[in-house]
Amino acid sequence: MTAQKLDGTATLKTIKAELADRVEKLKAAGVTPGLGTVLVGDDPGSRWYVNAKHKDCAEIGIESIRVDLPGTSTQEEVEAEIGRLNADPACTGFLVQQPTGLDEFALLSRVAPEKDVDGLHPHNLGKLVLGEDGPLPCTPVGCIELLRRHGVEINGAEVVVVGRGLTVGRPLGLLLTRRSENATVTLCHTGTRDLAAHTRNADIVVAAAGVPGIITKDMVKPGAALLDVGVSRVDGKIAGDLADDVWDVAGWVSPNPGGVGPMTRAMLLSNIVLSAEQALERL
Ligand SMILES: Nc1nc2c(c(=O)[nH]1)N[C@@H](CN(C=O)c1ccc(C(=O)N[C@@H](CCC(=O)O)C(=O)O)cc1)CN2
Repeated sequence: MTAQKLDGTATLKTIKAELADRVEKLKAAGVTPGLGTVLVGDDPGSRWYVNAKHKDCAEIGIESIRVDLPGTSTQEEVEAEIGRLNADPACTGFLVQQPTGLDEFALLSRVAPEKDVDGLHPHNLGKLVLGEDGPLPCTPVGCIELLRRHGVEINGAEVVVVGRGLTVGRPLGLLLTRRSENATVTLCHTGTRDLAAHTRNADIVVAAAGVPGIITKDMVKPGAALLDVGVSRVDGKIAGDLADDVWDVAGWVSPNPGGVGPMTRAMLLSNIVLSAEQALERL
């Protein structure tokens, strides 16, 4: 058996086309969505992500405000830029590209919650815990959207999430256990004694450990859906958490690259449009 591809690149394209219509309506109503980004330092990966985000925005008519700061920037300097973006009416939503090497919780806390298009502000994470509406973190909601748009059943599924990080594992557990998703979630991490015992029972595995090839064929239930969120660099190339042989057993696999990464960008665009629509309602 060869698994079917959970194609993030194609899904990003579809979502862009859907959002372009909403951007046009916003502009006609007098609000131009504008994405602000704060990039600290010159990490080539982070620069690539920020460039890609602005390119996506340009394609669907969203304006860009770019703040690129040297790696020597202090916490206070970055916080001052965040303050400027909070006050800038042309910037309807913004994010601080991670990692910054600074106190990221403090940086995130400075972002005005209504401009938090990453959905990572403590206020918005609190809303997620409470089940209230708010911007959702892009990678976790991108995983769910990728499954949905490929017809993978989430309702009632046994899901194993590998990794308990704040940007993926933890919020994903919260999202999947909402009534609207209705999955049963096991959150595995470095303290999990027998990872394979959990993954072998799972209908869906989301691997966000950042350990290349940690999920192998023998750990997968036949027909399961596997999402690869891990990003490591091996010999200059992206290496995901899924070993190549999982394609022989699984029913669905998200490739890496080409799976969850583009979905992170799609959900960012969706959050930008939503925050501009909410800004219009407040006018
Ligand atoms: N403020 C944030 N920082 C970071 C986030 C985030 O959601 N918000 N997530 C990651 C990086 N990230 C977005 O910023 C991101 C990761 C991957 C991709 C992507 O499209 N990847 C491509 C391959 C890219 C390559 O060749 O290097 C793919 O998977 O096909 C986009 C965005 C950490 N920081």
